[in-house]
Formats: sequence, structure tokens, C-alpha cells
Amino acid sequence: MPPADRAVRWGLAVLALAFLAYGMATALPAYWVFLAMSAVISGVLLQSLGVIAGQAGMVSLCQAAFAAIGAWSTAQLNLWGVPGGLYVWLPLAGLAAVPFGLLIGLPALRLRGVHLAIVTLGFAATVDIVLAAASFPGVDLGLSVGRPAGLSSERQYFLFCVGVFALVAVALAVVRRTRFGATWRALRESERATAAAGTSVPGAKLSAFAVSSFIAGLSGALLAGQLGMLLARNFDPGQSLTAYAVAVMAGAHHAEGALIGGALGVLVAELLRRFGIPQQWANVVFAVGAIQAFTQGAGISDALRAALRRRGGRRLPVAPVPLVDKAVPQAATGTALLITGLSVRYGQVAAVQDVGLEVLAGSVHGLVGPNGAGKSSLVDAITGFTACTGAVELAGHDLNGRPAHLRARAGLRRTFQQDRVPTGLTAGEYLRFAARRPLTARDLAEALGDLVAVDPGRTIADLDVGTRRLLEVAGALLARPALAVLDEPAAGLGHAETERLGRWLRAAPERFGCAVLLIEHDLDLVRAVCSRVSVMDFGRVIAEGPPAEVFADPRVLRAYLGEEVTA
Ligand SMILES: Nc1ncnc2c1ncn2[C@@H]1O[C@H](COP(=O)(O)OP(=O)(O)OP(=O)(O)O)[C@@H](O)[C@H]1O
Repeated sequence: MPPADRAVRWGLAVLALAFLAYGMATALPAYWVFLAMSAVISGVLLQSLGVIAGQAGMVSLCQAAFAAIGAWSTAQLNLWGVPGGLYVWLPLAGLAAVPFGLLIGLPALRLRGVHLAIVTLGFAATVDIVLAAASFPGVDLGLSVGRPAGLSSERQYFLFCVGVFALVAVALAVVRRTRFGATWRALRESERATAAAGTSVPGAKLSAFAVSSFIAGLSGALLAGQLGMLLARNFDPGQSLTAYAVAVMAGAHHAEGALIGGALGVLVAELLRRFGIPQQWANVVFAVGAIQAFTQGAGISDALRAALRRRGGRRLPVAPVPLVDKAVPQAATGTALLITGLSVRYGQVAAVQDVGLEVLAGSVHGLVGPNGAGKSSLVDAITGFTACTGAVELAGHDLNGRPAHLRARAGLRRTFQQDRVPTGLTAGEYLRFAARRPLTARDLAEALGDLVAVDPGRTIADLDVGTRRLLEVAGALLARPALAVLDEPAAGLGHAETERLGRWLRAAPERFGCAVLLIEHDLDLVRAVCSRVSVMDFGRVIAEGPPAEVFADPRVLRAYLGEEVTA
């Protein structure tokens, strides 16, 4: 969708929310306004989960603890009488939660899944114990958190909460369009692919925790303003668990999902109360909803958006445009990649042994060999994903000891044999994320029209594996690296797609100013696009030269056919 259309759509959504909120504030009885306010505040907490769990794909079971820190800070600022009232205390409360978010983010650098869940739940329990022992500031004195003059009535405060929710929603929507936002969604799918695109995985995880804890801190401050007097049980670990289940069920990574989740949380609790059913049953309802969302791979907001998309019909594909334009960067000269004495071991297995390889700048160099020859291990070692001995130089710069994302930033890009393209992004978002540079509409149209043949707005989850593979190649080349290492890009492609890929690879040095190291089992493709080929067998390079010579080499025939061949 063009940015102008998106801005109009967001403007209309905010306007609709403002009208709805104003209508509710004026028409509903005071009790229902209070409930609606609770729903919106809980919606803000769910927005924080939308970042950490929904976008970045990390489990966090301590969001209520971050909210507690926000609420505690608000109560303390109230006790100190810091000027500005809630307008000032609110952002300060959000900021107060950030150091704790970063602290919890640190174990997340190494832990995933259930291990991270245990660490975050442990933090929630710790905060609960501390709060139970030392009550909120001002509570012992009977001092409740005051609201500024303009927010004194419940109706005014409800509208203020809606305003904060809308502000967070718009800010998150803006971030979502940026490379920063795309990074979180890429992280969710594959840390290796995120690093391969030149992004620091620790940085991405910590930033997600920082933003998420800030938003959770805001929700705590809003709750402090709503209740005035706070108790530890407002933020017990059970609240964090329930919030996680509701966020998954509702799809809190979208603003409407967070709002629906907040409303469901309040409505289910209210219904149970009216029918005299214990409140714990609400958790059963949300757990079932979360399981349903996990199995479907989509929460309520995703399902709603999918239904709207179906009603809106399919978009027209982008028209193909010619591949070569006039402003072609010149292919560089010299050496793009120089490897000397490189070895990789996995315990007793010597996967790569003392390999030397030179890829000339501006060339397409093939790397072939039978299964298990050590090609992928060599690629992992060059690109910083596997420990190795030996030296790797990119365009004269020593890469030894550098982590994968810094090698990518230095101009060494790669694709993966396994499908690692982040499915939550659209094709256009992925290319912008992978390219790490501003792409013109023409860049996008050429990549998506000529190589990949897909609309930039299509979500990658809807694309077949072959199309995703081409998209990954396009992303690596559009980054204009010094060297693009492509690990079996033609695997799973049809004949027409392989031909398109071949045309792109042949044109890549001239068009993108890069060299290509092509690891491939399709030897026809290798013959068609490579100026030189290296052949590996049992971890060593056994032959190197122009394709015609190499494929006639008896050692190569022996490696492939597994039998003695006389020259
Ligand atoms: N993580 C690992 N642990 C132990 N051994 C491994 C590991 N990865 C690869 N190997 C072994 O290292 C050797 C080289 O494997 P590698 O995957 O690099 O070969 P390849 O040429 O890429 O094969 P293919 O064409 O099938 O992808 C093989 O003997 C393989 O079994």
C-alpha cells in the first residue's frame, strides 16, 4: 500500500477510535466507563506483549512486573510531588521500566522458548515478593495517586487512556514500517538470517525488550492513575501469564488485537462475576484461545485482517520491467574473497581441510561437490556462522574473528540452503530489510517484477518455497555486497524460475557491482553462469578452473561418479 494511503487509513482509524471513545465516555454509565478504561489500560499492556512476543517472537511472562515498576515509579513521583502530574510521570514511569527490561533481555541473548519463559516468570515472582514485602509508596500514608485537573473525572481519564493507547499504536505502526521493526519480525523466524542481513541479534533482542518494558511501564502508570491506591496483587505473576495467553489469542501485535484482547479480558471477567463463576475460569478460556491461535498460527487480529484482505480481492502483480538499465555500476576488479588454510571440524569430523580459494571481483564463481563434501561448512565458516581456523579476507580486509552480522555489513552476504526468509514480512519489507539501504521504487519493481514476479505487498507466508528462495537471492544482491554467497539457490525451483535466476546471476557483477560464490548441485546452471568453478570432495578442493575444463577433470568425474575414470 502506498505510504499516503496508509497514512489516510491510520488517520481514519484514529478518528473512528476517537469518536467511539467519546461516544462511550458520554453515553455509558460510570461503571461501564470504568470497565472500558480497564480494557484500554490492559490493551496498552497487551501492546507491550505485541512487541516482545508478537513481533520479536520471544516469550515474556513478566510484563505485569514491568507494569508494576511503572506503577511503583508513578506512586513515588506522586509522593515526591514532582510537577507536571501524570502527563510527566507517565513517560518517566515507562523509562523506569526500561533498565529492568534490558536486564531481563540479557538472558534472552542465550535462552529461548521454555528456558526464557522460566527466567521471565522468575523475575515476575521476584517483583511480586518484593512488592508484597514493601508496599507501594504512599500507601502506608493513605496517599492515593492524584490526577491533574483535566483528568479528574472517570470519563476524562478514560479518554486520556484511549489517547495513550492510540499514541502507542501509531508509534508502533511507524516503527513497524522501518528496518528496525522488520528486524524484530525477522528475529522471530531466524536469528541466523537476521545476522546474515547485517543485523546484530543481541541488539535486536535488547531493543525489543526495552521498547516492550517501556510500554508495559506506561500501562502500570495508567493503572496507578485509575486505581489511585495500588496493591501487589494487581501485578502478581498470574496477571503476566494471563496477559501472555490473551495477547497470543487476540494477536496483540496489531493495535486492534490489543484492544480486542483488553476488551475480552474485562468482559469475560465481568460475565463470570455476574454468573457467580470463579474468576479462575477466565484463565481456562484464554488458555484455550491461545492454544487455538498457536495451532492456527494466527490470532483474532490476523484472522480479521485475512478476512478483510479476502474481501478486498487480490492485488495485481507488478509488471515485469527490463533487467538492465543505463546506470549500471561497474564491476570491481581485484580479489573479492581470499581464503587460505581454512579448516572446520565438528568433533572428530574434519568437514573442511586446509582449503584455499580465491573469488575474483566481478566474477560468478561456482563451488560444487557431492553431498557431504563440505561446501555448506565452508560457507558457514566464511560468513562467520561456524568456528574455523585459517584466514578469510574480503576485498583485502581481514574478516577473522568478526561476528556474522559485521561480516555482512562489511559486504559479505549469504543465503541459506534451508528456507529462512521471515514469513511475517511482505516481499517489499523483506527486500528493504535485507538490502540495508534505501531502495528506489524502480529497484523494488525490477527485483519483484523480473526475478521474483510477486507483488511487494504480498506476505511471504503466502509465497511458495521457490519464490521465497528467489526473494532471498534478490535481497542479498540488492544489498550490493562485495560478495554474495548463494547456498543452493536453485533447489526446488522450476525450469522457468531457474532460467530467471541464471539471467540475474549472470548480470549480477555488472548490475550490483558484486562477485557471486554460487554453491549449486544444478551443474547446468553452474556451467551457464560461472566463469570459474571449484570442486570440493571430502573437505578439500580437488579441482579449480573454467567449467569446461573442470567438468572434464577425471578427479571430478571420480568424485561425482564414485568410480575410477581414466583421463
Ligand atoms: N553440525 C555438524 N556436526 C557434525 N558433523 C557435521 C555437521 N554439519 C556437517 N557435518 C558433516 O560435515 C561434512 C560436510 O558437510 P556439509 O554439510 O558441509 O557438506 P555439503 O557439501 O554442504 O553437503 P550438501 O551438498 O549435502 O549440503 C559431512 O560429513 C557432514 O556429515
